[in-house]
Amino acid sequence: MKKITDIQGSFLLNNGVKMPYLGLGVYLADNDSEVINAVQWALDAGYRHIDTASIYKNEEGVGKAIRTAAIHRDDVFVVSKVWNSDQGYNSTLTAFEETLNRLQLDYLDLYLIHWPVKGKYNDTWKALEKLYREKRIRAIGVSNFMKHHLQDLISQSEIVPMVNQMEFHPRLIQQDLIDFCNKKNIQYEAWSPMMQGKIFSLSILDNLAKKYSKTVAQIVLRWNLQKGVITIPKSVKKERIISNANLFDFELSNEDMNYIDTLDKNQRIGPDPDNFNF
Ligand SMILES: NC(=O)C1=CN([C@@H]2O[C@H](COP(=O)(O)OP(=O)(O)OC[C@H]3O[C@@H](n4cnc5c(N)ncnc54)[C@H](OP(=O)(O)O)[C@@H]3O)[C@@H](O)[C@H]2O)C=CC1
Ligand SMILES: O=C1CO[C@H](CO)[C@@H](O)[C@@H]1O
Repeated sequence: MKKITDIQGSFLLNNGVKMPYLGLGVYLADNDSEVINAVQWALDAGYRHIDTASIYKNEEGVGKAIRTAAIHRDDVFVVSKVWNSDQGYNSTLTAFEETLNRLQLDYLDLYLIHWPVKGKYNDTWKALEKLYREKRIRAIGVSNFMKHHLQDLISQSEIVPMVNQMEFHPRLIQQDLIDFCNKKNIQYEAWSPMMQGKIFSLSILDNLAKKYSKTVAQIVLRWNLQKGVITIPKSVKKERIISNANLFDFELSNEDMNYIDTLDKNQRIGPDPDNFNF
């Protein structure tokens, strides 16, 4: 098991950059007091990693909260993503500048290709490689890339992605893809780790929550970390933001880790990367 120590602990990416293994997701948080408060509460609670995207339309609010926080910019790991309609070499370079402009920051910690748009993602990647070499971004990666997308990308590029952000929760594990990423030294990261709230209607996790005196969210998020998967639970509620990060005073046994693994049904709540249409 990778070492999981505290809220500000991190996993090491293939370029030596440390990425905090717990972050705050902000999909569906409004670009006003909602996202500003959420990010501020998270930073106050000790989170040091925020996951946004241009398509979330809240980069301004995220940037404002980070710039006004009582912590140094270098101590927060900021992630954004290039949206599908901006893919291609020149349009990605422009989209990146627009993202930085909305965030009002002068670099990103991680920039991801949001989805593997056919015929575009290899050129998009070349733009990310250029920005990375110019030190505008500390790490570059992809999201929603299946094994064949990664193989294709790697075969045509100089830099192996540092991260692959995928839908991941007890109903969708994709262990073959995780194994492939581990083999290639690509850090696996979970989106919708709580199935966008649907995890709470699965009573199968209630017994584990009782056994460890933790919430179902904490059990699932701790399972992410013990599997070596970075996780970015979203909430805009202060109590939940605090409680979702309370993961460092217990450890799931191997037996309970294996039990959660058995809940996999290869069941998506989001689009299939091989068949999306945005
Ligand atoms: N790369 C990609 O394609 C994608 C990336 N993402 C990223 O991943 C992040 C997380 O995924 P997301 O889809 O938001 O879903 P999550 O699995 O994080 O679930 C978020 C939902 O759960 C609720 N919730 C949060 N904590 C609790 C709790 N302790 N008890 C009960 N309910 C809770 C939230 O409501 P409330 O806010 O009211 O607390 C919200 O409705 C996103 O925000 C985004 O940053 C997401 C989708 C796709
Ligand atoms: O990050 C995201 C949030 O959810 C959206 C709707 O499913 C996706 O398009 C996107 O990948």
